[in-house]
Amino acid sequence: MAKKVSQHDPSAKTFTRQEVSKNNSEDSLWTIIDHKVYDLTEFLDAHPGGNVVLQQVAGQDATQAFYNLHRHEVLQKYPDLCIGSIEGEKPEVIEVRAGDLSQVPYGEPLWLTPAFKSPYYNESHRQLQKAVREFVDKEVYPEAQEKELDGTYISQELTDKMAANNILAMRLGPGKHLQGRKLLGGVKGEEFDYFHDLIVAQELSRANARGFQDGNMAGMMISLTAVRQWLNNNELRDKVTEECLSGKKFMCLAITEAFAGSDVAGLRTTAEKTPDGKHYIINGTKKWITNGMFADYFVTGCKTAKGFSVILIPKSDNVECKRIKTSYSTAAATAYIQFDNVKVPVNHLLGKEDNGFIVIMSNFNHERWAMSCSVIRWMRTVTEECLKWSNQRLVFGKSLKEQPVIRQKLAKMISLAEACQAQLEIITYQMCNMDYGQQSKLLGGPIGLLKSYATRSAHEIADEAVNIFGGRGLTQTGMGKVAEQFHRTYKFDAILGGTEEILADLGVRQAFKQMPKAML
Ligand code: HEM
Repeated sequence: MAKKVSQHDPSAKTFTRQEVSKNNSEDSLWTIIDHKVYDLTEFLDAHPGGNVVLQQVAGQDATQAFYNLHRHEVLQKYPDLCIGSIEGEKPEVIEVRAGDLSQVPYGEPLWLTPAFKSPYYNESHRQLQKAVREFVDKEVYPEAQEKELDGTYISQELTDKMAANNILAMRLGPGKHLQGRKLLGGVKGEEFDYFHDLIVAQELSRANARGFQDGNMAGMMISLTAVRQWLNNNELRDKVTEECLSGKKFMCLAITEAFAGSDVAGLRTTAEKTPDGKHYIINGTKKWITNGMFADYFVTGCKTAKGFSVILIPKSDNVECKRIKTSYSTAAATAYIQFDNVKVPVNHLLGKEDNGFIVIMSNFNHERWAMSCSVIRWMRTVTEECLKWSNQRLVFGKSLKEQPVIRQKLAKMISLAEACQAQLEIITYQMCNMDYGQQSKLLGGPIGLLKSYATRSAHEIADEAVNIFGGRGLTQTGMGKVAEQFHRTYKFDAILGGTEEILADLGVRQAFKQMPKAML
């Protein structure tokens, strides 16, 4: 089928401002935005802001009014309205293309800012960043935005693309599962370290869709790692790994219950051995299970004879999932789950029976660190949104950035985002230079403090961002939509994977454990 060709080539035609001014009625209504000419005659009835406002700027330059009310992406959505440009003038607003770095100061971490140096990142990291940025802009962002709004789950098509590009495999962090895999940007699986891991986490969160972000395999990320480390049956472990990393099956972590959250001693889901000792029979419920709605495997915390155990439960008719609506999108597939006499072979046990605590603890550091990567990137994005808005918004006849109170807010936001990124990078550097045992022993406290400081900072940034955007910061579409979403959802990072208070306390308790007899 022939491709539909636009009737005009906007870059080719030019008009004088005088010509434009003559098209000032509803029979022919033109306007100028950023030195380009738009014919809005046919758009009058379709314009979401109504026809009256367009008639008020008929034949005139509406650049200032337009950018006070719309995001630049609105123009990219309606390319056919543009019929040319003004003779001798050039557009000034930057057209951001897939893969581009932001040119806004502090819009990127310093290592991605030209002229700034970093000791942590090498060429391999830079190649991966470039390739993942382009993939996210082209493939993830459009679907993420759509799903965040309609609340449906990630598509199989996008999952397949992520699997084919080994993005699913990269989500687990460095390890044997990456050996022999060729990653985006030509990076070899063997090269992949925690800075590559940080890059993937931060770039993926640029899809600016917090519910979808968790719907995009957060469950697998925090459970398949445990399966790989602790499932005693190697054949089953490899089969499940392959199914999940190829995007054919989905996995989630099922620990929390309505009865108990972080205190696993209070869990009521039971796993009783059958008299022949070959199976477990599982009964109980789980709550707030991310990806539970579409999961094929549930890595589940259960009470066994003398303690707590973790068991891999495949989906069956005896596993019932109900959707939970939370403050972010149902695209996260958050579920309430009931296990009703579910029969599972004993070789589905992770680690040793009654010794499940160490199994769930083992992934906490990586999970909390990965959540810090994402929330810190979100803080930067929101800060960039505020910098842009303060630059373009006119109020009381002045640009917002001319108000000292706004500049104070921006200073605070920038400083918090930069401080958190710096803390993240120094901890990531330690992870790169410690084996698993050292990380478990030495980094639980620092990572706990990192996450709790990051989400406290996110709280401050979200608060300031909404005040800067005003009513737009409370509106789910339009200029303030990123600030609005962040303000509504940053708490997920403050609660999930260990609350702000528990993690801050962990950091201090660990410090006291190592306290010498130092006296004042
Ligand atoms: C190419 C030209 C234009 C297009 C494609 C366009 C498109 C849109 C869209 C999609 C919205 C919905 C809100 C959003 O997504 O941001 C909107 C809202 C609006 N537009 Fe336009 N628009 C154009 C020009 C203008 C101009 C020139 C004015 C007036 C000076 C204007 C005034 C408004 C107003 C007042 C709203 C409602 C804003 C709000 O709810 O805060 N638009 N427009």
